[in-house]
Amino acid sequence: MTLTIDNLSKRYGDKTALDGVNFEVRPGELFGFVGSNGAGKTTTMRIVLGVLAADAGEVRIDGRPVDLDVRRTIGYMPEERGLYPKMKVGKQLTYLARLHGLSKSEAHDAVERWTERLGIAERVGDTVDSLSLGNQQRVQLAAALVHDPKVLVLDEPFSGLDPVAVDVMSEVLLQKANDGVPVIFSSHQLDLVQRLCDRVGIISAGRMRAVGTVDELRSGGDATLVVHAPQAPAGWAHGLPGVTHVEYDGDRTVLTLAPGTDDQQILKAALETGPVHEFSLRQPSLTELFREVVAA
Ligand SMILES: Nc1ncnc2c1ncn2[C@@H]1O[C@H](COP(=O)(O)OP(=O)(O)OP(=O)(O)O)[C@@H](O)[C@H]1O
Repeated sequence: MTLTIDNLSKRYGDKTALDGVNFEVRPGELFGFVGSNGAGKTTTMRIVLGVLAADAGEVRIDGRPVDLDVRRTIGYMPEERGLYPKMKVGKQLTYLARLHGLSKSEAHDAVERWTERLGIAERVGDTVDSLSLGNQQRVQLAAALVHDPKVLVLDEPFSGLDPVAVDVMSEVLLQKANDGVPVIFSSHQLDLVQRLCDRVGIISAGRMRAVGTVDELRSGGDATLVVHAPQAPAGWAHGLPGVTHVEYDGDRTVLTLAPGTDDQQILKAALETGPVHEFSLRQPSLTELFREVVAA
């Protein structure tokens, strides 16, 4: 299935939360949705689920607008979580599975499978509010998964998890994506997003500023080049094509390169000054890119 977000706009009073947001999440793709606080991630996800109406634009799954029937095929982990605190874990998950149309025995099997997989099988008889926050989050993930969703939409599923829980969550999301499910999740943990996601979308002030694979985004940002050419005179790199900034770190020259700069031209210029002992190009990390994109 493909999830298409087509030109969504949303205002709250005179505040524009979304301003023509477009992107798609493809079958089998793990899509990281990143942006500063208040950028519009939760608003977008709520509109995908149909719990909030857009002022303009449309959400489609495999080309079909999201109506009640389609909505039942989505697994959703809301930011505000929304489990019943006093209900027992097993009962709650079974109830949610039944609500999505599973038979009694299917619901039972699904709850058993997912609580086992997520490491909360021993807690099915406990009430949700007696669990640690991390375990409540695992239950929340189980709630998004018990009905075998065809699309997964998760609002900050990693926030507050310990490293082991992060690994469990990561594995489950990767597994769902491998099964062909489009998975979108929001996160402020950009190292995690960079490591896990096939593609990333960066939203800022209600507009998508960049969408692509991490490599595509990184090659579209400024790169840093460190050159150790000890005999090079000061200023040797000034004015070379694509060099936007030059700094010195002892003997080394640290250059900022515009996207698409031919580094071999720079190597040639460096060699003309004498020996070159180090020449290392570093693409920006997702965190650096994020700062660049959001500041622009
Ligand atoms: N119910 C509401 N009434 C008024 N304004 C709202 C409402 N919900 C969200 N907003 C505003 O809409 C904008 C987008 O908010 P949204 O919650 O979608 O951001 P977000 O990217 O999910 O942020 P965060 O990372 O902090 O969760 C923000 O400026 C927010 O203050």
